Amino acid sequence: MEITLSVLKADIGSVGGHTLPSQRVLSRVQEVVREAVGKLLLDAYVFHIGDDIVLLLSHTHGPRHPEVHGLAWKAFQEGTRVAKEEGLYGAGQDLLKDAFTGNLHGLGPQVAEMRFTERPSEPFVVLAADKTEPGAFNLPLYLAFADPMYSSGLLLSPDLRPGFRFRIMDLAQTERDSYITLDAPERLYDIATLLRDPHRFAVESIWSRRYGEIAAVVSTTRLRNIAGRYVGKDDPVALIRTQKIFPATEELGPPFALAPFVAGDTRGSHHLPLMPVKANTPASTFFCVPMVSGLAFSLKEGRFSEPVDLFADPVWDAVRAKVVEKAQEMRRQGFYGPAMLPMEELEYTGIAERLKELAREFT
Ligand SMILES: O=C(COP(=O)(O)O)[C@@H](O)[C@H](O)[C@H](O)COP(=O)(O)O
Repeated sequence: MEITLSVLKADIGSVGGHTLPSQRVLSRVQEVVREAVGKLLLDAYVFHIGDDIVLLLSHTHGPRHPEVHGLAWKAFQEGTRVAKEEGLYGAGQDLLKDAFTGNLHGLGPQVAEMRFTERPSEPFVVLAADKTEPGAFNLPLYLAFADPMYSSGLLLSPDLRPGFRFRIMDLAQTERDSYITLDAPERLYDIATLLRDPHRFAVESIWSRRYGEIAAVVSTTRLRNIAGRYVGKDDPVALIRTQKIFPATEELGPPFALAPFVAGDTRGSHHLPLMPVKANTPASTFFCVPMVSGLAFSLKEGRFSEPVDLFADPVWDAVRAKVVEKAQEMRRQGFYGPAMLPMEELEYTGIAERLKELAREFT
């Protein structure tokens, strides 16, 4: 059976700052998508990460389907209406355009979609990040799909041994989307050359070389490129198929324990480690440290099992304690050097404007 999974995420307003959506907003969004299950959709699941609401939808209509995207747009708009009624902060923040134009690409929400023929048993993971950048998954995905130090399946399983194909997007191209396709392991150094810079390049999809099957998709929207100014962060979502011909679920988890420094956190202008957290965690009041949550599901004829939270078992409490130390250490350095982002990545304009003024005082 050919199934499409769509994950769509938007920040449409939150309680007491950029923290988490209210229960009423979440419920309204849930109601709208649930009404479509059994009609347009096979199944739907809604959760949040920080102040972003994530819709996971299954259906048979393929990626970029106008009715599926239209439904998500309606759910986010209905949620925004409630957020405005409640006076929530940043109500409708990620809905950058007034009118729906056929699909959600270019309208603000993050979108990742994949179509595949469902295996007899089809485990997959949905990842959702908050307070960070589209390239935030670069290193974990590289380690899970191309590094046998993390992904022992690359050595142990003949299915994985031929490696994976990486499709990488150049985020600096604003006129039209621009991609490169590179095969691991032969082009490993080229893949690393690009992925080392998550501000500029981001993994868009990964494919099994042996079977030609889609393994992973990541959203690569830059809100700044849509709005032409800072309007919130481009925290990505991703869908990743696991087991058998793909890395195992427990091989996908460990790269996140590394908690690489990524761009984001307070005012989208600093580097802090990407902290793995449970789904439905509010944004951190510690400089809103970048966060990633992961839910694994099994799929049967397009229906979801209940999820298992990737970052809920006791190991992740120990990981989080270390990540907090790493974050505190970096923040101790305040605005200085690599703690704050380079000029071209600063989300707020205050420093650039001030530098222009100061330039006049130089002699
Ligand atoms: O990163 C942040 C919000 O991210 P978000 O839009 O929720 O992805 C915050 O640090 C804000 O930049 C900060 O709270 C200031 O927000 P404003 O007062 O400018 O809205």
